[in-house]
Formats: sequence, C-alpha cells, structure tokens
Amino acid sequence: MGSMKPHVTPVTWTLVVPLKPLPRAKSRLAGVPDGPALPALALAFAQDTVTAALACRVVSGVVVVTDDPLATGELRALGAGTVPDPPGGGLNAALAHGASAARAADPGAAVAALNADLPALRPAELERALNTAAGFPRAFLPDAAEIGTTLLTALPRTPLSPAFGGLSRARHRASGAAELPVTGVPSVRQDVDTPADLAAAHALGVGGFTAALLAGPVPDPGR
Ligand SMILES: Nc1nc2c(ncn2[C@@H]2O[C@H](COP(=O)(O)OP(=O)(O)OP(=O)(O)O)[C@@H](O)[C@H]2O)c(=O)[nH]1
Ligand SMILES: C=C(OP(=O)(O)O)C(=O)O
Repeated sequence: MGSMKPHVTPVTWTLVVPLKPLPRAKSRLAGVPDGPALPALALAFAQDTVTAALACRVVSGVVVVTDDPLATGELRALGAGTVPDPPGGGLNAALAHGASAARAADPGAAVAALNADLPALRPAELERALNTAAGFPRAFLPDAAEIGTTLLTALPRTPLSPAFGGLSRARHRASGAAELPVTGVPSVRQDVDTPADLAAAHALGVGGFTAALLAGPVPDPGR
C-alpha cells in the first residue's frame, strides 16, 4: 500500500556568493576602534559564510563571484568554485553572471544568491530557509534590519533576476518574489554592515575564521 505522504521532490541548490575586492569591502565597519583590518574581516566573513554554506545538506555547490585574488585562493581552498566579475557590472551583474555560470555547468540547477557577510551562518538554518524556498519559483529572505536581502532563490529554469543593494527587500517583493514564510533563521538574516551588526552576529555566535580575528572583547558599538 502506498504512503499517504505527498510526493515532495527534493531540491538541492547552487549558491552564488558575491564578494567585492577586499580592499574596498566593508567600508561601513570603519568606525570600529582597534578592530581588525577591514580586508581581513571581510575575508573571514566570507570564509565563515562559505564554510557554513558548503556544510548545508541541501547545497550542492558554492560559486563565489569575485575579482579578489586572495579571496579567490582562500575560498577555493574551502571547496568553493570561483568566477571573476563581468567587467564594470557591479553587484547584480556579478550575481547574474554567477547564476549563468552555475547553469552552464548544470542546466537544471536551482540557484540562490547569498551575501558573503553572514559570519554567524548556521547550516541547519540555511537548510530550513532553502527547503521553504523550494515551494516558490522565486523567493527571498529580508536581512535582520528588515530593509535589505540576504538570500534570493530561483527554482530550475526560473531567472534569478537579482535586485540587491540598499532597499532591496521592497524591490524583491515588487519583482514578484515571495518573501519566505520562515521564522527562527536569524543566522541567515544577520548580515554585517555596521559595528552594531557585528555585535549582533557575535551574540549569535560567529564561525571560526571571524572568531579568531575577534579574539578578545567585541568592540562596543556605543563607545
Ligand atoms: N562580486 C561582487 N560583489 C559585490 C559587489 N558589490 C558588492 N558586492 C558584495 O555584495 C554583498 C553586499 O555588498 P555591499 O553591502 O554593497 O558592500 P559591503 O562590502 O558588504 O559593505 P560596504 O562597503 O560597507 O557597503 C557583499 O557580499 C559584497 O562583498 C560587486 O561589484 N561585485
Ligand atoms: C546589498 C545588500 O546588502 P547590504 O545590506 O550588505 O548593503 C542588500 O541588502 O540588498
């Protein structure tokens, strides 16, 4: 006798992670007194993001889009693939290029853009967000500040159509993407742009690369 459970096709995802050249990254963290150098911090965030993403059971691969030579080597060493930015394109062109590269390698790939600044990312929380996203052609997760986006997903044969930057939550919603009805995934939403974000990520628990850089007291954003 057959099971009464509905048949659910498992979806595995190729994640596309954009990363600016490290010397230009994380400019809004510049106010942290006595903090680690910003390029080192940006690399550690990306290393922790990629490590957690590759440990997620529903992630089949990670493609980092970056022009940074140091980050390219370090993230490939973790098991990510890398592609350079298309010339002169900016963030959304980089993401579209990464999604194209993923689908050139696997035409049936489900793809998702994930920010590189999620140092507290937990594989189990990412899995819950992605499993929820499997129910929508295109979907997104707003960032902790509720105005931006940390994750944008597209099922096979659906264009990713990224519209990141600034007030991207409203832009992604207006584009027809579903806002993911998932709660309890703070680590997927906690991007780090400001000293206050860094303290919030630290409270959630950051990965090993970022923790090593932050060894010692966390800078107090109110100081
Ligand atoms: N490949 C690529 N990634 C980008 C580009 N612009 C931004 N990113 C990445 O996109 C994500 C969000 O970027 P932003 O918030 O604009 O930049 P940021 O370096 O995180 O922070 P700020 O310098 O403080 O604005 C981060 O993972 C960035 O590294 C780009 O032109 N190319
Ligand atoms: C680019 C974005 O992120 P950030 O908050 O890092 O600017 C965004 O949220 O669309």
